[in-house]
Amino acid sequence: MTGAVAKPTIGIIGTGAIGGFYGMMLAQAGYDVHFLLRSEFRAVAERGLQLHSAVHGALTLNPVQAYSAAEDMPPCDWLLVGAKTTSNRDLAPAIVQAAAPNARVLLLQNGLDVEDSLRELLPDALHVLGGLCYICVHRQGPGVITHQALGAVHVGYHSGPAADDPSRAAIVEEGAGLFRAAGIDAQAMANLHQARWQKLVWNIPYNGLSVLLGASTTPLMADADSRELITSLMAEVIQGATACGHEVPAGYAEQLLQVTQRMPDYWPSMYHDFLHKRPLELEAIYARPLAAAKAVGCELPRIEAMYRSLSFIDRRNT
Ligand SMILES: NC(=O)C1=CN([C@@H]2O[C@H](COP(=O)(O)OP(=O)(O)OC[C@H]3O[C@@H](n4cnc5c(N)ncnc54)[C@H](OP(=O)(O)O)[C@@H]3O)[C@@H](O)[C@H]2O)C=CC1
Ligand SMILES: CC(C)(CO)C(=O)C(=O)O
Repeated sequence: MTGAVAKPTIGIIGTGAIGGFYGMMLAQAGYDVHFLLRSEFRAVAERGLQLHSAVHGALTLNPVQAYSAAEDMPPCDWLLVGAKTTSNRDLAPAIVQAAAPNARVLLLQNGLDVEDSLRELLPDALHVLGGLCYICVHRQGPGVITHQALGAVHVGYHSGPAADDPSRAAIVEEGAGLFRAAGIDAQAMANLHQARWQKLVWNIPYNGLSVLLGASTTPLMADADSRELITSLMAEVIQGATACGHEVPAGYAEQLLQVTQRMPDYWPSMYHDFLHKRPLELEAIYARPLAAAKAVGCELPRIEAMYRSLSFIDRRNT
């Protein structure tokens, strides 16, 4: 007996930019990682996954433990959901199928309350967690992922059998620990709601403006009018978060502007969805924060106008 603890088996549900990037990093760190794919299954089964990373260099994973059906996957201790929030309800059967008893299901997604619609379709024994990914990554082609910058993951507990704070905290730490073991900066978040609101301070302005103005971060930051829009939208998100009882650290918006200014030119994931005529994550990123703020008497008129404009575009695009 060596006393060594076996590494958990990890399943990636939705191997796109996020699922592919974090799955590859975990596989490279020695984890047993199984990837569920849909349209790119054949390409990845034949040619593997490739990562072109400005941070980690070029990586190839070949062969890949790739699956086109969850029934073929082994029971996984951790399931990382990397699909868009628009497919969460549809993914429940695959998650149930691939989950080991007491598995931890971590949604690596943007937006507010994205766990709720999935949670009600999952067995009580499964732990559901949320993860906020601070990263610039996109799919360049089937099984080919480009990573431009950053990479940190903030993990928080949503719901499940861990009834008290110490056991929840231990599971969140376990999740953050997976990423750290793979060389990725990860933080445990005491309050998932607060963490989700905080991430929206970036996503609400930039995701939507990239579609509405057809512009990536560098021109959005360079132009006085779009920059004014960004800062006023950020202020509204913070107003909504505060009204809902979530404190955003002082100076946070300014810090995000500086980070964005230093980032390479970046098209947010919503723009890629628009370009490929996929549904936009409007419910998660706009409708739910607006509804939550409205429920406590807080109107967010700029975000509301943005949401209605994006809804119009989305209906005509898909
Ligand atoms: N990209 C980024 O830099 C960041 C993204 N995020 C968030 O991360 C989440 C994921 O985004 P991203 O990785 O960019 O999205 P992608 O579109 O790159 O990836 C989504 C993947 O999920 C797959 N998928 C969807 N439904 C199923 C299904 N039923 N079965 C199997 N696979 C499925 C898609 O397959 P198919 O090709 O068949 O559609 C695709 O491979 C989003 O919530 C986004 O907002 C957060 C921070 C940064
Ligand atoms: C660009 C970045 C890093 C902003 O936090 C991001 O995580 C996103 O696109 O959602």
